[in-house]
Amino acid sequence: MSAFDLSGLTASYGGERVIGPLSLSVKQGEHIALVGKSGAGKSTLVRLIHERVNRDSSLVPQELGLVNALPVFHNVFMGQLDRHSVWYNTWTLIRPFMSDKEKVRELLQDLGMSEKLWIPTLSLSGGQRQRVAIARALFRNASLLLADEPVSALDGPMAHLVMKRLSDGFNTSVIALHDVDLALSYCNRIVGLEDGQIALDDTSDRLTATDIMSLY
Ligand SMILES: Nc1ncnc2c1ncn2[C@@H]1O[C@H](COP(=O)(O)OP(=O)(O)OP(=O)(O)O)[C@@H](O)[C@H]1O
Repeated sequence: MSAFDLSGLTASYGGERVIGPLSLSVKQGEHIALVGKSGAGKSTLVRLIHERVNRDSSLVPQELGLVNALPVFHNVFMGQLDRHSVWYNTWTLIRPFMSDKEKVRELLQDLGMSEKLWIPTLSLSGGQRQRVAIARALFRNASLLLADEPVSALDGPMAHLVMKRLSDGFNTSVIALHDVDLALSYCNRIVGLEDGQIALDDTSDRLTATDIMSLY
């Protein structure tokens, strides 16, 4: 069964084509690493996929999209804003419900930062901010994860912990990753982009780091 099946994907900036036209069919259970050198089109492709599947996905954009003045709790809660009434969301801004607080605290604990629950995201480090965006995606609890370099600001052990949590937490994922070892360890399919076209598409168990490095 397909998680999504997209064709005719294209993107241009200032009249210059940077993606496609290309097609991408993703089956449930596939965890895809999007790889390729800087400028190959990975972020643009993640954005295009999100535009097409939108509400059915959890998104971790490269720029994170956090509201700096709000505490970590509220930034994570935003993952479910469209699932609740205006009344529920407004009340949560003032006095969050115990069940939501517990769920968010548990997610943050998994990501090694439960003590930051009520800290404004403005005062967090880059790696902590990245984990808030990841917690927001996990809290959304969609079956499909779309993520753009979600562990780029994390140290080695934390990057592994987060990649494991993401592969356990989502049935299907498409993750732009520049770390080839993480791609091979946590994703079961590798899609390589070159100048906005798919130049490599195979299962991880049939690829080595050297095969992937040929794209760079
Ligand atoms: N806002 C923009 N305006 C003009 N050109 C853009 C814009 N965003 C991206 N591009 C161009 O589109 C192409 C693909 O960019 P994209 O960010 O998708 O690549 P990427 O593979 O994600 O790169 P990186 O690994 O550096 O994040 C590049 O040539 C880039 O210069």
